[in-house]
Amino acid sequence: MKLRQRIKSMNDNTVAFIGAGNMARCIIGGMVNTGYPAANIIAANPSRPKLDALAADFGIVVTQDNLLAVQKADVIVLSVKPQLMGEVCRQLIAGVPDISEKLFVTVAAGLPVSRYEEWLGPVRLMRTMPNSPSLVGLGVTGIFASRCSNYEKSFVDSMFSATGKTVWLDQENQINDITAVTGSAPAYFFYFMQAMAQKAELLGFSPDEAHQMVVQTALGAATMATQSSLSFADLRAQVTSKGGTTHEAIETMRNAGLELMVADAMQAAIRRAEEMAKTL
Ligand SMILES: NC(=O)C1=CN([C@@H]2O[C@H](COP(=O)(O)OP(=O)(O)OC[C@H]3O[C@@H](n4cnc5c(N)ncnc54)[C@H](O)[C@@H]3O)[C@@H](O)[C@H]2O)C=CC1
Ligand SMILES: O=C(O)[C@@H]1CCC=N1
Repeated sequence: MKLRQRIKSMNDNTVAFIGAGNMARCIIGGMVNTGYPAANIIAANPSRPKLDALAADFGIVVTQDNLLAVQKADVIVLSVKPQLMGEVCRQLIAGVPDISEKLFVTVAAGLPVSRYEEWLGPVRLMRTMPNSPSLVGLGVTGIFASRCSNYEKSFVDSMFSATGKTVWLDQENQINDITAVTGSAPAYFFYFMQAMAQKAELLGFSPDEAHQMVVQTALGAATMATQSSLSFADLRAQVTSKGGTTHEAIETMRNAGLELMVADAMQAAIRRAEEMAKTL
């Protein structure tokens, strides 16, 4: 119970990332850029290239040995794909005698606390659901805590606040909901932008022009939404002149069932997270 017994200053905790892929990189980048000591961050991954890039970019400690990373750490961030999580947890429980003293944080979709408890025993665990804009400090991370102290919760809150906003969840199943609302959602926006750029190219704009115009418009719209007190519907109404072009575009989307399609897509993401909870 190291984190609870020995109240360290937040930045003194050693944090090990098991799996040094996209999401680990986002969180590590946020932590280092907001002043977390790089010497207190370890990343473990089977292959070298991502480790070398993390060491070069952020000056953190890297290793190909998961057990070594975990032995040195107070906080373990499990950042492998859900399908590999069981294998990784079994390796840790077999190789690290004081595993129950560590605080676990997982970023994996789907897998419930009960599954980690089957693999690791009754550990202190936070399930989190970050999203990829964490890389640029504009992420949203949902967090659900099991068996954790207030100190541990504030530590993890500060870790993820370095990458954007945090949302604390009271019920574990809300993690699946937030996966649909924010975790997977950057891809929805990229898909919409892709579709717009494709049409812009069909209209004769170069790929570069199409890309720039779509990105700038998305950035402008998102920035307006952050700076305005108006609802999305009211912001949309401001663009939509009576009898004008936007009205025609929006009605075409509405008649094609856009709102139902988005709701169905989000429900499909939740359903998949629930399936993963049962099958992985
Ligand atoms: N990509 C995203 O936008 C989001 C991903 N997540 C979650 O983050 C987790 C990781 O996803 P990504 O970073 O996108 O995947 P990724 O594939 O980029 O990273 C996973 C890393 O784990 C490494 N790895 C594989 N086997 C390992 C082992 N036995 N020990 C240590 N490392 C091992 C891989 O080499 C890879 O570098 C997943 O569980 C996913 O559900 C959560 C929210 C958003
Ligand atoms: O697609 C996935 O399963 C993960 C979780 C949210 C974003 N990526």
